[in-house]
Amino acid sequence: MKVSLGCDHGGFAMKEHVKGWLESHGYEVQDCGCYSTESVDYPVYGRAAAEAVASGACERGIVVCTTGIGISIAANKVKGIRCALCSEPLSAEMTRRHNNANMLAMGGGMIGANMADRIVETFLTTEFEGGRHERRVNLISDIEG
Ligand SMILES: O=C(CO)[C@H](O)[C@H](O)[C@H](O)COP(=O)(O)O
Repeated sequence: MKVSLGCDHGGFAMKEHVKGWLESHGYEVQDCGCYSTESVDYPVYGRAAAEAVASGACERGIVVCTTGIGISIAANKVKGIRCALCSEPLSAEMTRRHNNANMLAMGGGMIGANMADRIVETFLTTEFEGGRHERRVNLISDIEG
Protein backbone atom coordinates (compact mmCIF):
# COMPACT_ATOMS: atom_id res chain seq x y z
CA MET A 1 0.00 0.00 0.00
CA LYS A 2 1.23 3.52 -0.87
CA VAL A 3 0.63 6.24 1.72
CA SER A 4 0.96 10.01 1.20
CA LEU A 5 2.32 12.09 4.06
CA GLY A 6 1.89 15.80 4.78
CA CYS A 7 2.72 18.04 7.70
CA ASP A 8 3.55 21.55 8.82
CA HIS A 9 6.37 22.55 11.15
CA GLY A 10 4.29 21.49 14.19
CA GLY A 11 3.86 18.00 12.75
CA PHE A 12 7.28 17.57 11.17
CA ALA A 13 8.83 15.42 13.92
CA MET A 14 5.81 13.11 14.03
CA LYS A 15 5.64 12.90 10.23
CA GLU A 16 9.28 11.81 10.17
CA HIS A 17 8.55 9.24 12.87
CA VAL A 18 5.50 7.92 11.00
CA LYS A 19 7.51 7.78 7.77
CA GLY A 20 10.08 5.55 9.47
CA TRP A 21 7.35 3.32 10.90
CA LEU A 22 5.68 2.97 7.51
CA GLU A 23 8.90 2.13 5.68
CA SER A 24 9.94 -0.40 8.30
CA HIS A 25 6.54 -2.09 7.98
CA GLY A 26 6.66 -2.43 4.19
CA TYR A 27 4.54 0.54 3.14
CA GLU A 28 5.50 2.76 0.22
CA VAL A 29 5.57 6.46 1.10
CA GLN A 30 4.98 9.65 -0.91
CA ASP A 31 6.29 12.45 1.27
CA CYS A 32 4.54 15.70 0.27
CA GLY A 33 6.45 17.77 2.86
CA CYS A 34 7.18 19.85 4.68
CA TYR A 35 10.82 18.86 5.18
CA SER A 36 12.00 20.82 8.23
CA THR A 37 10.77 22.66 11.33
CA GLU A 38 10.82 25.99 9.49
CA SER A 39 7.42 27.68 9.85
CA VAL A 40 5.11 26.88 6.91
CA ASP A 41 1.36 26.96 6.13
CA TYR A 42 -0.46 23.67 6.81
CA PRO A 43 -3.08 24.03 4.00
CA VAL A 44 -0.34 23.70 1.38
CA TYR A 45 0.79 20.31 2.68
CA GLY A 46 -2.65 19.02 3.65
CA ARG A 47 -3.81 19.73 0.14
CA ALA A 48 -0.80 18.07 -1.48
CA ALA A 49 -1.17 14.88 0.56
CA ALA A 50 -4.93 14.83 -0.08
CA GLU A 51 -4.54 15.34 -3.83
CA ALA A 52 -2.17 12.36 -3.93
CA VAL A 53 -4.99 10.24 -2.48
CA ALA A 54 -7.78 11.79 -4.54
CA SER A 55 -5.81 11.23 -7.77
CA GLY A 56 -5.31 7.55 -6.96
CA ALA A 57 -1.52 7.88 -6.68
CA CYS A 58 -1.81 6.78 -3.03
CA GLU A 59 -4.43 4.59 -1.35
CA ARG A 60 -4.28 6.39 1.99
CA GLY A 61 -2.86 9.59 3.42
CA ILE A 62 -1.62 10.71 6.82
CA VAL A 63 -1.29 14.38 7.79
CA VAL A 64 0.10 15.99 10.93
CA CYS A 65 0.11 19.53 12.32
CA THR A 66 0.37 20.68 15.93
CA THR A 67 -3.21 19.76 16.78
CA GLY A 68 -4.16 17.87 13.63
CA ILE A 69 -7.15 20.17 13.24
CA GLY A 70 -6.06 22.68 10.61
CA ILE A 71 -4.46 20.15 8.31
CA SER A 72 -7.49 17.82 8.55
CA ILE A 73 -9.80 20.70 7.62
CA ALA A 74 -7.60 21.47 4.61
CA ALA A 75 -7.43 17.82 3.47
CA ASN A 76 -11.20 17.48 3.74
CA LYS A 77 -11.68 20.31 1.22
CA VAL A 78 -10.30 18.05 -1.53
CA LYS A 79 -13.07 16.17 -3.34
CA GLY A 80 -13.15 12.49 -2.44
CA ILE A 81 -11.24 12.89 0.82
CA ARG A 82 -12.57 11.67 4.15
CA CYS A 83 -9.89 12.69 6.64
CA ALA A 84 -10.39 11.71 10.31
CA LEU A 85 -8.54 13.35 13.19
CA CYS A 86 -7.70 10.61 15.71
CA SER A 87 -5.92 10.68 19.04
CA GLU A 88 -6.47 7.03 20.00
CA PRO A 89 -6.82 3.71 18.14
CA LEU A 90 -10.55 3.12 18.66
CA SER A 91 -11.42 6.23 16.64
CA ALA A 92 -9.05 5.06 13.91
CA GLU A 93 -10.75 1.67 13.87
CA MET A 94 -14.26 3.13 13.78
CA THR A 95 -13.51 5.67 11.06
CA ARG A 96 -12.25 2.85 8.85
CA ARG A 97 -15.13 0.48 9.66
CA HIS A 98 -17.92 3.05 9.38
CA ASN A 99 -16.66 6.08 7.40
CA ASN A 100 -14.19 4.40 5.00
CA ALA A 101 -11.83 7.26 5.87
CA ASN A 102 -9.01 7.47 3.34
CA MET A 103 -6.91 9.91 5.35
CA LEU A 104 -5.80 10.12 8.96
CA ALA A 105 -4.85 13.32 10.79
CA MET A 106 -2.93 13.44 14.07
CA GLY A 107 -1.66 16.20 16.32
CA GLY A 108 2.10 16.21 16.72
CA GLY A 109 1.71 18.29 19.87
CA MET A 110 -1.12 16.19 21.26
CA ILE A 111 0.00 12.56 21.30
CA GLY A 112 3.24 10.63 21.65
CA ALA A 113 5.07 8.44 19.17
CA ASN A 114 3.88 5.12 20.61
CA MET A 115 0.25 6.22 20.44
CA ALA A 116 0.79 7.43 16.87
CA ASP A 117 2.18 4.00 15.90
CA ARG A 118 -0.89 2.25 17.27
CA ILE A 119 -3.25 4.69 15.56
CA VAL A 120 -1.46 4.38 12.21
CA GLU A 121 -1.36 0.57 12.35
CA THR A 122 -5.06 0.39 13.19
CA PHE A 123 -5.96 2.89 10.47
CA LEU A 124 -4.04 1.01 7.78
CA THR A 125 -5.19 -2.50 8.68
CA THR A 126 -8.90 -2.07 9.44
CA GLU A 127 -11.39 -2.76 6.64
CA PHE A 128 -14.53 -0.81 5.75
CA GLU A 129 -17.68 -2.72 6.74
CA GLY A 130 -19.87 -1.46 3.88
CA GLY A 131 -23.60 -2.22 4.16
CA ARG A 132 -25.55 0.59 5.80
CA HIS A 133 -22.31 2.56 6.17
CA GLU A 134 -21.81 2.61 2.40
CA ARG A 135 -25.15 4.41 1.99
CA ARG A 136 -24.01 7.06 4.47
CA VAL A 137 -20.60 7.51 2.88
CA ASN A 138 -22.34 7.92 -0.49
CA LEU A 139 -24.52 10.64 1.08
CA ILE A 140 -21.34 12.43 2.15
CA SER A 141 -20.06 12.21 -1.44
CA ASP A 142 -23.37 13.71 -2.63
CA ILE A 143 -22.61 16.83 -0.58
CA GLU A 144 -19.48 17.33 -2.68
CA GLY A 145 -21.59 17.47 -5.85
O1 LIG B 1 -3.79 24.31 12.33
C1 LIG B 1 -3.38 24.09 13.43
C2 LIG B 1 -4.25 24.37 14.59
O2 LIG B 1 -5.54 23.94 14.23
C3 LIG B 1 -2.03 23.54 13.64
O3 LIG B 1 -1.88 23.09 14.95
C4 LIG B 1 -0.88 24.40 13.22
O4 LIG B 1 0.25 23.59 13.37
C5 LIG B 1 -0.72 25.67 14.05
O5 LIG B 1 -1.80 26.54 13.84
C6 LIG B 1 0.60 26.37 13.72
O6 LIG B 1 0.74 27.49 14.59
P1 LIG B 1 2.13 28.22 14.77
O7 LIG B 1 1.91 29.16 15.94
O8 LIG B 1 2.40 28.95 13.49
O9 LIG B 1 3.17 27.19 15.04
